[in-house]
Amino acid sequence: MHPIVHHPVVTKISELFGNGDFESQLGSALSPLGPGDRVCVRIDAVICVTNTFSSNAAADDGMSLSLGWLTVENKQPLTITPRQAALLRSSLSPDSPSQPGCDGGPVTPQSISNEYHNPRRKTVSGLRLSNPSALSATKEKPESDSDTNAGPGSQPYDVRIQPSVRQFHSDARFPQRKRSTKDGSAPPLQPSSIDKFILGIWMQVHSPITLSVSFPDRRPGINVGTGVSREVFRVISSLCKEYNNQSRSSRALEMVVQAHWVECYEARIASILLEHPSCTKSEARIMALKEACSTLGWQEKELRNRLIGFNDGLAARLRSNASSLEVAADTLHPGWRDLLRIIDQNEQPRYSGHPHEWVMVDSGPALPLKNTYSHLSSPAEFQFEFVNDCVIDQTVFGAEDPRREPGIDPDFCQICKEQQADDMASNHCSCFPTLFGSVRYPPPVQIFHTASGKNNGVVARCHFERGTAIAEFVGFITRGIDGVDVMVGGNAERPYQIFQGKMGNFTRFINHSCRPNSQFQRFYWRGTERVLVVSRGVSAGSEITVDYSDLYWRKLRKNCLCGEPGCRYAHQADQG
Ligand SMILES: C[S@@+](CC[C@H](N)C(=O)[O-])C[C@H]1O[C@@H](n2cnc3c(N)ncnc32)[C@H](O)[C@@H]1O
Repeated sequence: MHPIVHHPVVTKISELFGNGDFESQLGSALSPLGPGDRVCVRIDAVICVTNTFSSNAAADDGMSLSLGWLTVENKQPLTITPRQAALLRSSLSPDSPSQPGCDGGPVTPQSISNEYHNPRRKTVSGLRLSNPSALSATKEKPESDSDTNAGPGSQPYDVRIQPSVRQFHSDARFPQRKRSTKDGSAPPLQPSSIDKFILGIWMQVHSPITLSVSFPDRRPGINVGTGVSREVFRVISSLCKEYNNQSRSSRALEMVVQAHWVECYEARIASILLEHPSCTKSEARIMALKEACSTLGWQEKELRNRLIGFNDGLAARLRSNASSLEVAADTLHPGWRDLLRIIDQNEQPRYSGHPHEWVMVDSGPALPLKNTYSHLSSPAEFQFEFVNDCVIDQTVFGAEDPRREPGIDPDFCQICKEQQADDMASNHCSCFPTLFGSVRYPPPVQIFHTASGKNNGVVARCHFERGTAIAEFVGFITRGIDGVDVMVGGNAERPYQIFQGKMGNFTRFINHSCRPNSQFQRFYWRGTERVLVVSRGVSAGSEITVDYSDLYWRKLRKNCLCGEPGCRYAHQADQG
């Protein structure tokens, strides 16, 4: 974390405003920078012309007074007042070489000068807490662990929100793409052939293909010369899609056969060793290779190259991934086992229902989700319905959607300013194409049983690049519930909570880490606030984690088990 986060003034301001999230928000905002990067933080007072705390109360009225700048020089926290800055400015000759401002360089007289004359207000606009004055006591509920999530469900309370509610934190800034490293540091590790092969399988499983082995028998009968109508174009497009599907099915089949081939190759080596007891293992390998090459028509070298990395360990890796792959394949492509006829295996599906109703365990078959909550005092209480979209509590909001922000034009993206439309043809916003304005595919993630004592968590099966959305935080949209985990959304005038105790999606199972690889992020889709889980760079096979925020941990009587060297809450329950 950048040392400016621990600047005594930052700590003081957070305390004064009772905003425990400020330091972690600042930390997240600075996460792309290293501890040695020179940074300054400008503290402004913005005068609001109304007496409310609405998000646009302070909007661009220009009444911004600068209090000063914070920086860290030679590990010493420094403060620079506007007066000092003015003195520095006046002592600066007009033709001093220009310096980068806060974004890139140290606080220099010039950078302060630029900032002073050209104030650019960067607002922090994550999901906000309600106006503190509007917070008042509602029914007190005993502190409960969200693992139970036996929350009170939806009761039509008032607008009031109890401040003791445990809240997830959402970041205000989108993850920045990493700066390229030109400093000769070691290149990132490349995945091995086995990793690539397994990744290929996961990508196939989570792609939208319909596995089938029959080829479509359709001839479009199009004469390009006489013109192509919309309908004819649709026919050729769907034919294209069908053949694409077929070719991807064939690729999936090829993978099934290849995986089986590797098993058979190892078994053949064992047989050769039995047939020729004087043979060494490497001689047996060469014999098996030669036999295969004579059938495949490949050069031995070619086959050997393809096998590099596969020889030792692919079969074992496939075996250890088998039940996870089967869960995904059985639940997403129920007909896939028919394909196993080609390798003489035609078993019945083992897993049915929603892909996330199964929990992957280190060894052995996956477990039904509800069985992993048997440690609860009343396990029967664990009920969770998987839904793709948020469900609005109509007893509270009627036909209104509280996420709708009236001040936002629903036709344009707040970030890229392009047109947003639910219809793919008219949509031009591609901020989060996998979630909005496009076909939705099942995200390549699974629920797994953690070894560290956090019960379940979420594992990524494919790589999520920094800045891409993994999923929307989906749950029951309500108001006024207390004592359970909720995400607070909206603003002081239109507060709402997203409660995942009884329904939602897999984001309900994402654990906290003090060094998270993802973050909660607000985004407007067609004028409606959505909370997303956005990647900061998640590699295939790693657990997806977010930072739950200080506010959350202060209410949780538990020690953090993230295991990170800089873990902030490892002993917090011990401290009472
Ligand atoms: C939203 S749930 C996450 C899924 C949860 N692990 C489960 O199995 O249902 C949040 C709860 O998970 C547990 N948890 C999450 N991250 C944790 C961490 N880093 N250390 C300890 N417990 C954690 C805490 O009990 C927390 O209240």
